[in-house]
Amino acid sequence: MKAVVIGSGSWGTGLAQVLCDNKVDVTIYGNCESEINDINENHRNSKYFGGIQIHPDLKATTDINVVKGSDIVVLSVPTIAIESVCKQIDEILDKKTIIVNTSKGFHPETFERMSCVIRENISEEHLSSVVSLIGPSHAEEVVIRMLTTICAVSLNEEDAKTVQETFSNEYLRIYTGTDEIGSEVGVAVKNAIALASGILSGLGYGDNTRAALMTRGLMEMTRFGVAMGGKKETFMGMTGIGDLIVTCTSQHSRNFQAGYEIGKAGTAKIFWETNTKTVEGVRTAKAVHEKARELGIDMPIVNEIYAVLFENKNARESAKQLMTRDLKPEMVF
Ligand SMILES: NC(=O)c1ccc[n+]([C@@H]2O[C@H](COP(=O)([O-])OP(=O)(O)OC[C@H]3O[C@@H](n4cnc5c(N)ncnc54)[C@H](O)[C@@H]3O)[C@@H](O)[C@H]2O)c1
Ligand SMILES: O=P(O)(O)OC[C@H](O)CO
Repeated sequence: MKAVVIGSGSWGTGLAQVLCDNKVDVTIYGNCESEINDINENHRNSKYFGGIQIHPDLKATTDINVVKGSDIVVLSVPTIAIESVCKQIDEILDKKTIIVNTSKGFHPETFERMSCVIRENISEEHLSSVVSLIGPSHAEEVVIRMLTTICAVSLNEEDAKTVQETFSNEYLRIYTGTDEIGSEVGVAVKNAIALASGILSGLGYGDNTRAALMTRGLMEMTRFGVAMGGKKETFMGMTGIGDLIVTCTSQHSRNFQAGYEIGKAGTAKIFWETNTKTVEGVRTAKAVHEKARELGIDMPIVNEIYAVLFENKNARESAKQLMTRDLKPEMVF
């Protein structure tokens, strides 16, 4: 089994180390020379993990030709880079390969899910199938081998099983699933809700507020995902409530952290001026806000996040708006 992980950031490094622990022949490809050198020479990826030592056998390269002959290629780059990375590797792949998607979000212009973007940009003769390996998993914890569970979701159950077997070990338990739509929508939309969780904490609100946000946020996620064609029960699992919990409550979450800074500042102005991190919920909030409007789906939380991020609305005003909007005899979902 030969595997290549594309992306030398936090999640790429975390997953590559899992494969290394599992004695899979794995190499990280990255376009950032300092990260590649740090991995090869110091057995660290200090930009993301500080002084933590990673597996000494983990190797990395800036040569994209490494994907040649791979059985599995794992994509661990931000959603905005998925399309171009697929085009790049499709020219080099030389056999049917399982492409493992780990990115959480939608195509910025077409609103397509990541598995669709991958299928459109990897030719049939190079693609066995797309398997999304997604769920509640902060790289900062996986890299120090904390117990974690995620899901291998695919329309191709055999490939999902291969991914399950390849990545599973004593600290990483992998379930399989077939609801591609529900799973991919869940892990994307939870990032927008996590931004709101951070905003509310930054504003000084407490546990009651977070419980309210997560409960109502889960309903919005579910309502939206079901309208997109996903199954309601998927939102009760790892790629729904599971990922929502970990992202809304963890200091590791970049979406939560970004929201927290916005809440503290009162508006998103400083965030826009200073952010350099991968905060997927920002683009997702915009995409979901627009899609929900087009489809006539009620998404009050996402709409307020959109207003704070893109219309410079005051965050406290947004929270007030959510608390005082008309009460309707609402459906649960
Ligand atoms: N970090 C986590 O804990 C975690 C967990 C689950 C899922 N994810 C998802 O994984 C995806 C990647 O996130 P991350 O946390 O690793 O981001 P990151 O910011 O830590 O790292 C991104 C990496 O991708 C590289 N990159 C960007 N464009 C590239 C390109 N065209 N070719 C090659 N490399 C490129 C960057 O140089 C960087 O090394 C996101 O969609 C995120 O939601 C992250
Ligand atoms: O750091 P975040 O907010 O991108 O969250 C990382 C993962 O998606 C958590 O499952």
